[in-house]
Amino acid sequence: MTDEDKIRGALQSVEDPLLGDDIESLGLVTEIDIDDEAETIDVTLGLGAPYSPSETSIAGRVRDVLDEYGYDVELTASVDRGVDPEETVLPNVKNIIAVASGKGGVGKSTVAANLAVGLGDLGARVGLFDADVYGPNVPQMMGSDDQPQATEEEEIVPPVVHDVEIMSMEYLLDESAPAIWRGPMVHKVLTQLWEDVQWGRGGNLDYMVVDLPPGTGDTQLTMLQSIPVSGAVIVTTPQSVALDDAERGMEMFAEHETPVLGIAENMATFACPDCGGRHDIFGSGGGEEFAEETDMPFLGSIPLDPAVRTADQPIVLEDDETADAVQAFVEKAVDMQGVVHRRRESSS
Ligand SMILES: Nc1ncnc2c1ncn2[C@@H]1O[C@H](COP(=O)(O)OP(=O)(O)OP(=O)(O)O)[C@@H](O)[C@H]1O
Repeated sequence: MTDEDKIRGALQSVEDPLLGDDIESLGLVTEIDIDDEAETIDVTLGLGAPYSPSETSIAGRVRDVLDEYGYDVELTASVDRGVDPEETVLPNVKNIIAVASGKGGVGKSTVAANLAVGLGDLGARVGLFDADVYGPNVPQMMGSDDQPQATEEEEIVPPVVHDVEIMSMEYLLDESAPAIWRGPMVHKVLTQLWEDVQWGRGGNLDYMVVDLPPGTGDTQLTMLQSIPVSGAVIVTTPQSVALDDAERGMEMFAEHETPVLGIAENMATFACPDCGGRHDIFGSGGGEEFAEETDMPFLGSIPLDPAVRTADQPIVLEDDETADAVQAFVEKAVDMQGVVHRRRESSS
């Protein structure tokens, strides 16, 4: 015989590694269902970022603790995402992570593509949406010429590259359309892309990574208004100009009440392919200082490495120091998405 109080007591030994308290005290053990006859314990946890290192570790610890009861343990993760499934355009997508930058050319698309592939590598089901109307380049970055297919029911099936489902404005935009026409097209094209695409191969997606157009104009706002973004990553480079732009990006998300997961610094240290050395051309620590000043998590620094552009696949899949830096960024970003969900759950 066992009872709920005993289990709740035992779960007080499971710490949330990022929130600094145990999961029971944080209110993250939302439901416990014990069946003594069938010898099963079903536990619902307030976790929202599948495959994030912290949530994987919490679930593992919960299993360890419950193991001693000798019952079959079933864990379910469920959080209030603050969106009504009836009303959202993407009911089958658990998290939408937008990747933004204050200005162009800082490596936003590169970071978005690697974030998507890195999340897939952790085990998640991932989609990558290239919403950069002004320079859609995600298919090329992912090394894919595949085009979307259509089903008999006239649904669009996205190509799958490195286990990530991708959709891009590139598939729909008339390349000869002047850039000035593209902004107004966004809303229409976006709505169609969300609604008519068969994401998740008919099931769910754990993450949709959205590569936003650079800057903080109307197009970006339209995008934020039409999809429930669960977290934003801001990409910057170490130069102070880029940092000013990043600040504007943060203001845009704040105005829209979109949680910012943190700041990623790209092209910081130069990884020299000839001498194998690492050089801080623009100085070091700029992104981290900026994150500190603005009270944002620092998600990591990605070196300026020619291999990022020349490798046959997104760099995160390679086996070198730059790939490790990118993977560390992916893990930190998804951990922060988990923090956003667990904080909300804990305070509700
Ligand atoms: N860490 C890096 N090391 C080396 N090259 C990089 C790195 N990050 C990005 N690049 C290269 O820089 C160029 C610009 O990157 P990317 O297209 O990702 O930028 P962006 O911010 O999305 O630009 P835009 O949105 O203006 O099109 C690409 O050729 C890309 O391969």
